[in-house]
Amino acid sequence: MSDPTFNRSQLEQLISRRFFYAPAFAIYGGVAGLYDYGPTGCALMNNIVQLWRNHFVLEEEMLEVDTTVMTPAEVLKTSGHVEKFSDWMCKDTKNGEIFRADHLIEAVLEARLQGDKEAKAAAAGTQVEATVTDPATAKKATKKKKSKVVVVELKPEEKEAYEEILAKIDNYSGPELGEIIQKWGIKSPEAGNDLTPPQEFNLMFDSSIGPTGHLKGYLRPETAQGQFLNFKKLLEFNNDKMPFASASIGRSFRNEISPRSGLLRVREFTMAEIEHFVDPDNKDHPRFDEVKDIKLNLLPASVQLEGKTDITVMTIGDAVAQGVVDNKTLGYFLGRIYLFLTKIGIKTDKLRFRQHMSNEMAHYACDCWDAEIRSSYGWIECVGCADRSAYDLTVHSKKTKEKLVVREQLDEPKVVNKLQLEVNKKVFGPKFKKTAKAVEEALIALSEEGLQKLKDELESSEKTSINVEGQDYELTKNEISIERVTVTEHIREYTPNVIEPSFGLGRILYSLLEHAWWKRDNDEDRNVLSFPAVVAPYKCCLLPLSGNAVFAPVARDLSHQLRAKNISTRTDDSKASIGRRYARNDELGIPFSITIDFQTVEDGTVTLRERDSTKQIREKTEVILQVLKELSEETTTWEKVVETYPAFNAKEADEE
Ligand SMILES: Nc1ncnc2c1ncn2[C@@H]1O[C@H](COP(=O)(O)OP(=O)(O)OP(=O)(O)O)[C@@H](O)[C@H]1O
Repeated sequence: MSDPTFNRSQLEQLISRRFFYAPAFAIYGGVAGLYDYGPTGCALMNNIVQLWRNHFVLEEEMLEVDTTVMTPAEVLKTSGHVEKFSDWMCKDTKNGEIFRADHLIEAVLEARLQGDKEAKAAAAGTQVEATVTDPATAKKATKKKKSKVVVVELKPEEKEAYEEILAKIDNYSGPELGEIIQKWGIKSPEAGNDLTPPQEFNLMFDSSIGPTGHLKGYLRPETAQGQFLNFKKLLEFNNDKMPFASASIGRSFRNEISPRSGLLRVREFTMAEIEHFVDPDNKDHPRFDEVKDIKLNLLPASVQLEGKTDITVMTIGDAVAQGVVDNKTLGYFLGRIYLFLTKIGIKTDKLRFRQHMSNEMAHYACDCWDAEIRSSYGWIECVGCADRSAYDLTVHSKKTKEKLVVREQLDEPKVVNKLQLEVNKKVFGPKFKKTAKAVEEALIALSEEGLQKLKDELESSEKTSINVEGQDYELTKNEISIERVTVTEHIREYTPNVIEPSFGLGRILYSLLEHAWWKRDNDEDRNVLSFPAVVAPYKCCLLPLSGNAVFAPVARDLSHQLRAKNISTRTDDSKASIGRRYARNDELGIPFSITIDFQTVEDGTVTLRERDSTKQIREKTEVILQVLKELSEETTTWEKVVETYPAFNAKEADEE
């Protein structure tokens, strides 16, 4: 259940009033799914990014890269995005309105379940809590335009079926979504018209590179590919040592079908991604013990497949030991993601890790968990964490013939029995002419099983063939021989597997705004955003008591000292009362305020007010600056500060 007192439109007004972000191109009417960040939003985002860098890149000595957004089509064909990076959409058959099929089903069924609850509550003469359903979507999901949902009691089997569909919503194929739409009479929500069967829609924005228009390109839909393509250089940079991780922070683009949830679904957004390259035969992590006792809210695939959404609370150590999470490296990253999100202020009871079901997971992945954050929009994936196996490096290597492997000196030489391919160059070249190189490379790239198949065919029918870019090339014993040999190997060569935590920073920022927001004394007009100091857009607000000229030089001097200590500060010397200015800066989430008053001019003391408690201390400026430095870097807490310095309540000041 969501908090029934939560009023999203009030939060949205605050976001707009304090310019955290706003629809882009607004004076031209705006474009769905595109947003601009204002000064507070930029500062908040920059702090999240900086913390992400400290928490992951610096802490783990990751290798950061900044790769291009514009990507040649060939790369994204190889990675599978051109063929498969799509969602299912359906159209209103009469007015042409477009919906993302799974989202439409979700909104309609959630609204029907809510209607059922309301009908039952009305019959029993009781009240019902609001659901998490976005009121705007729910409204659209009903034919009755004015009420939030259609209040109808459902048959028990309908209710059960809807709950099961919702638990498995991410696991359906397009045709399955089409069957659900048919079976449960789902129509275009506002107009009530029939819908077309779901069709695939590729989410990439295409473009062309250069003036000829011959080189097709796409805006990248993720930063990952740039990291895979630089694997060889990165491994070399890392002195060929494994395991290691690369990281990248940058913009990605997705032409979302119908973006309607603010920052949660946009067409251009900042991603922060890690590609951790690991030995497929050893997915342990040297720092696993540091996270093994962290308890996570887990929603395993097996539970969802039963049509349920019950959470299991488990330590990471147990989850890996019991095989719920596939391996220690994946478990390690789930722990690190949890630590990062809670550090920036995401509430632990609104954070869960949901495992992908089999259809939902990419065919090459062996396990995948999403960190989902609860907001008024429901549970939303904010970080994906997948074990992508060796897929990406293998496909790029196959396509480019560049070896993307690790070569490791073995401590003990190993005697192995394997198939060896010999190419008879004298006849091979003349036979295949211009394609000889490509055919030879395809043969060299074959796995042991691939070679065995060719050998068997050569032995049984004197000929075999290999397919290169859609064309079959016949081979006989004249051109190639494949023999089983015993060799002593000193080097082990393997393609690393990749564990990929992938963060959408806009979704995290919005969720944080919801989690941080509350109203002081339940007063409609007293909004507070309780950001932790480390991410707060500004750490300190500098407030001269009034416009009296005696305060100006003190404020200038203090502001200079704050800058010198790297404490981001906003000076608010407007004419509003001090209480009103406190309230205004609470809305910006500024955790501390320094007030300069007449006593400051006399004895060099200032007051320091803490946002959430509104308590103050008064000390010499040097002391306050030092305390503030520690508070803003979170090396101390306000609770500790008030144990050392006498605090008094600032309530009266607030109401001045
Ligand atoms: N349209 C979007 N707007 C904002 N953030 C997004 C969007 N699409 C993806 N992200 C972010 O990027 C992260 C990694 O992307 P990923 O490809 O795993 O998402 P996804 O599974 O396609 O998301 P969804 O199923 O919600 O469309 C997500 O966890 C999310 O935080």
